[in-house]
Amino acid sequence: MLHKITSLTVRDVRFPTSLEQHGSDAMHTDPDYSVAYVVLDTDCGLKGFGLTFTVGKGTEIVGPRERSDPPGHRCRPECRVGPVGEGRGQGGNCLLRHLLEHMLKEGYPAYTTSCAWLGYSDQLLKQLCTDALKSGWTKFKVKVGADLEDDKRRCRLMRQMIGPDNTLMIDANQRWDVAEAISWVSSLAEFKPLWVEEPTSPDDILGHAAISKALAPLGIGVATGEQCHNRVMFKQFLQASALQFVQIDSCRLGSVNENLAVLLMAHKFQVPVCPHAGGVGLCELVQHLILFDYICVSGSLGNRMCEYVDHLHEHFTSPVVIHDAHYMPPKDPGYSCEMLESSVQSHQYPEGDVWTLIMNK
Ligand SMILES: C[C@H](O)[C@@H](O)[C@@H](O)[C@H](O)C(=O)O
Ligand SMILES: [Mg+2]
Repeated sequence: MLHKITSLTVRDVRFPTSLEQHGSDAMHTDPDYSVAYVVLDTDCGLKGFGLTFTVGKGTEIVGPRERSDPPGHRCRPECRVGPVGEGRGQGGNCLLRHLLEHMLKEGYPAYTTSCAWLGYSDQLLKQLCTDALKSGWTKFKVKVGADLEDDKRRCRLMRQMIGPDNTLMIDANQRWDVAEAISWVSSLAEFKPLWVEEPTSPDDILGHAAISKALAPLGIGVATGEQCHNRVMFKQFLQASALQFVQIDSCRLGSVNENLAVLLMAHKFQVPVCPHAGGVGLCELVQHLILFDYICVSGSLGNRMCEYVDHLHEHFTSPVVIHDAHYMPPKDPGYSCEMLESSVQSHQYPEGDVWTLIMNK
């Protein structure tokens, strides 16, 4: 029986993360983590929830689009995916079961970004690293790109805190041009980062290829994708050997299907997928995609990990569960993006309590 969507609401929900510099980087110095939050009502009582992440003002752009886009606009017909795993033989089923059991027991490996936002003091960075190491974290990302001497000091501090064997990544959030990226990252090579993320304009595929080529002898890969908006861009990044780590973003790519296309292409090129997450709800969403990647596409954890950022999970009805620096598979049905109504109301912009209080200060 067909059911009808009876209403669609879009709400502008913002969290004042800039007050404590959470989420800050070389490009976004004062982000307020936010979402355009969509709820669909139907004539049978079912509800649908969806969100897209922005750093504040961006919600004014995506909010109206969510309201007015015809459904076909984002989900192009050729993106449709058939039932996965259909027609597999017994061997396939055993393998799937084994991979699923592995996930249920161990979870999917994660790294943390929330120790080293650009606006954090050295003291806070040290404290957060100490806490994270105690909770089992072994992979850490640090923001760079505003000032080279500052970066050297912070990377040195990070290395001292995490030791030589744990993994360090650096993220420049598009701050440099190609030549600058190569020389800046070469100066940070002594800290042995696994990757440099978004070294330059996220649309500059050949620029990323040049950076990848120059940094390969230093053992530093290029990671990008959080601003990559469709599968064709990813195809060209892969074809040009312009990245060594694919960072899909559950909201930047339009629809789950577009994300699946990228997972399949990355597998074909044998490039690991290490999704971008954090923001508001991105960890909740992307955990489904990494499980799909492991169980149905790559079957491998080699060089793979998913970003984790430790903010704002308490506003979701089914927040992610992290155990020993691993994402544990979600047990509730759905795509984990329903928010608590009380959180939505108090953070709605600009009329929610949280914002009226800030504005009247
Ligand atoms: C503004 C945001 O916090 C970004 O800095 C963040 O998404 C980042 O690039 C990341 O890789 O987590
Ligand atoms: Mg990033």
